[in-house]
Amino acid sequence: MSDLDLSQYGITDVTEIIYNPSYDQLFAEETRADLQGYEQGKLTKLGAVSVDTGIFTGRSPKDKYIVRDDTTRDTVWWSDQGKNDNKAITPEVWVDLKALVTQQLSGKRLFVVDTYCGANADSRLAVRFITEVAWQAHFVKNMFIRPTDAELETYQPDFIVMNGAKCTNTNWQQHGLNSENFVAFNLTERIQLIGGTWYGGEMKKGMFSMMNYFLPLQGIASMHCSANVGEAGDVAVFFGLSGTGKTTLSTDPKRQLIGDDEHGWDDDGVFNFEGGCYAKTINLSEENEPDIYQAIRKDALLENVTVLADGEIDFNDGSKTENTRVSYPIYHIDNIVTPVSKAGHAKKVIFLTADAFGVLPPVSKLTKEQAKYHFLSGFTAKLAGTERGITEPTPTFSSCFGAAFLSLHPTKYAEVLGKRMEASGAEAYLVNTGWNGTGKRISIKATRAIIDAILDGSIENAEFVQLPYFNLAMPSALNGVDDVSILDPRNTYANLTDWDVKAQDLAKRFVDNFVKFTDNDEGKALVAAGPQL
Ligand SMILES: Nc1ncnc2c1ncn2[C@@H]1O[C@H](COP(=O)(O)OP(=O)(O)OP(=O)(O)O)[C@@H](O)[C@H]1O
Ligand SMILES: O=C([O-])CC(=O)C(=O)O
Ligand SMILES: [Mn+2]
Repeated sequence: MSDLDLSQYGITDVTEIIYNPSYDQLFAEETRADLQGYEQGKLTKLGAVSVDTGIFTGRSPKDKYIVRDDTTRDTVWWSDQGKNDNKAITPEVWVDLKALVTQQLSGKRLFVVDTYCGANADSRLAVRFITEVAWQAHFVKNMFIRPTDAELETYQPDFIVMNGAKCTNTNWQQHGLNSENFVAFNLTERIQLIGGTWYGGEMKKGMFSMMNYFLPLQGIASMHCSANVGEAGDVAVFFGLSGTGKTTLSTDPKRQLIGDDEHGWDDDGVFNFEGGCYAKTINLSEENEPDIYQAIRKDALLENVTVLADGEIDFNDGSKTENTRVSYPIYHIDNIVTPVSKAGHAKKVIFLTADAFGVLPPVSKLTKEQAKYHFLSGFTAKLAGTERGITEPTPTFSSCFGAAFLSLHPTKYAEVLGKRMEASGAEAYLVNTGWNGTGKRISIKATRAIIDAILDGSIENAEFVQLPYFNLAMPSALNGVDDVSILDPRNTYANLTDWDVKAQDLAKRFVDNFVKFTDNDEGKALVAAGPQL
């Protein structure tokens, strides 16, 4: 593909194109001795290269924009129609941003990486990434689906991502934008532009937002969830906002991994959008997370971890960010679905919430109506690091457990998911991986035992008690949960009144938040499934 012509995108005078570099080429490029600053990668003792992502060590949702035009005007859930990050820009501002990025990339030596987003040929996006930074090319090669040689022969991109991380928009105030940094989408041209931020997650979550636009309009659920499948073909999906445990809990040696973060659900079943995983590494240990630890080897790419002079990694050091990460191709995990990351219809739907208030039980079984209510509410906490400016657990209602990535109104996702769950007879559970009355986070060991009990069905044999205000059905005992008293959060408080005060406060927050969904009959009907004061 050396004859690839980037002038069709406005990028001219390119000195060289490194097209679909191999891992060995990427290694050589990102560790070149003449690279400066954030471009320079370091080889670590584990064999993976480590980079610093720059000023941005997480996504920057306030710098996200979508062109409002005939394509998007009546489909996108705009920020002036509810609290969300889909800020509109005009086609005129887009032209200026595109000129900045194409100018930045013109006259350069560029990496072009052709990928797919989505494992199913009939709904995938062929996404072409253009960047001048070698490790950014490495990141997208890890995270997206790598086409086969045969696929590359007929490859035609559906979407272009032009990463101009090194340029900023000095005219941002005249443009009425948030800052000199920008992450902008044009659904008519099918292009994403990036300026100012080097963070790779903008490309990953950018294309997720695009899948979230295109798929529900075709009746396919598009979900911020991880997914795995048991020996009997039983598929489970784990929804959750960043840091709530999607990657940790879906990486389960007893089950084949489908994917750790973004999935679709169509007439055939659940399928991955990605070709890799993006795991948090803060406080990572070989003992607690053996599968993720061993995935950190040659071809994996570490971000913002502390590397000592001898190449040793200090995973406990969060001084650059709490959001230290590693990306790796999915085949770095042993037990995965192959050759295509897809399986059948989900029978278990798990909503992971990290409750920073310590009010919700570690697990409860949801009724159909409660599942809809909690999916729309998306109560959880934003954990430190993944978004700019978030430094401690901050309670939030993030619709569909991924509001930052929703391009359409939340009810659209609820409607499609509801239909898929109905058709497969899926059961739903709310799992709190956050805090309880002890002031500590519920242990991973307890959460893993809870997940096991959900997935092997043994939870169904438990006796259930109802939690006041929330009317959540909590099991009184589960196999593998040594201290069953934690299953009722009230037991973790020295003083029951303390739970009660917090519970009433949280119940009220749910009620207040849900008002925005009650402008139609369906929404009104769901209120009864939510917390009651
Ligand atoms: N009870 C628990 N269950 C799950 N994870 C826990 C628990 N307690 C602490 N943790 C920690 O919380 C973090 C969960 O992060 P994980 O990467 O699994 O989240 P994620 O949902 O995949 O986030 P992202 O969308 O950002 O990738 C890990 O660092 C894990 O060690
Ligand atoms: O993409 C990821 O895995 C991290 C994430 O959820 C986010 O950026 O919020
Ligand atoms: Mn994850």
